[in-house]
Amino acid sequence: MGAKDSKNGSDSTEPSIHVDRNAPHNPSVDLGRIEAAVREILDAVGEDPDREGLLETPARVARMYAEMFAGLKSDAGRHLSKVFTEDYDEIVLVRDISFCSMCEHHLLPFTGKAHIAYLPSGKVVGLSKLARVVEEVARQPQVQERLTQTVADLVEDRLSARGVAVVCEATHSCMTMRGVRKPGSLCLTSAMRGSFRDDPKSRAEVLGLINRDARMMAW
Ligand SMILES: Nc1nc2c(ncn2[C@@H]2O[C@H](COP(=O)(O)OP(=O)(O)OP(=O)(O)O)[C@@H](O)[C@H]2O)c(=O)[nH]1
Ligand SMILES: [Zn+2]
Repeated sequence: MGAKDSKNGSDSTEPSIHVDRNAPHNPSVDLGRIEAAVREILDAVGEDPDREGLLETPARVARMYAEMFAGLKSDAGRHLSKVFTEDYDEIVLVRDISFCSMCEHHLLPFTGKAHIAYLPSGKVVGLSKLARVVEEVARQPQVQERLTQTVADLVEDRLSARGVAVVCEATHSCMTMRGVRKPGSLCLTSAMRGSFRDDPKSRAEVLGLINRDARMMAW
């Protein structure tokens, strides 16, 4: 025990937790205040916040909000600062980036997929970074339209992309589990920039790739 790992020289007693150094963190979250507010809500709906099953609930909910709103104070564009010079000027598309955001009207989740395409101008970005941008922009009180536009603007701006297309499709819990109660309803939003906005052929090409039958892609 405690010996150096023969393969990588690390101390084998060190916990092997995976720390995501790129994960967003919102320093403004005040866990104590959220806990107090959740206790108050439980009380207000007629529950007993001191019954056994609810004792840890305020702290759990506080941690949940810290996680769901982790992207609020961060610059999601930072993920696009490291680029690679590539002589590639055709479409780059990352499809089916799952996301979970919180609608700012009801603080209920809306979940779905984002598809991001761009036309590089001499530089490309690591593919995971596009997903990281979505993840971070989603982790704040949102509406789907703003999420879609924010991602498109960041990619256009930070990569000097000649064209950007972002399409999001999501179901909104506030429309499915309460209120109008329409399970299965899907909201689609798109933000087109540069060539994808101005040139109908480019737009048709990128939408064709985004909509291409997923089964054809599973080679
Ligand atoms: N445009 C847009 N609307 C959203 C989004 N998420 C939730 N909403 C809508 O926000 C609206 C809020 O409407 P209000 O009339 O203020 O609230 P409400 O009385 O709870 O509305 P109902 O949901 O119709 O019961 C609702 O129509 C929601 O469906 C979103 O991402 N984009
Ligand atoms: Zn809502």
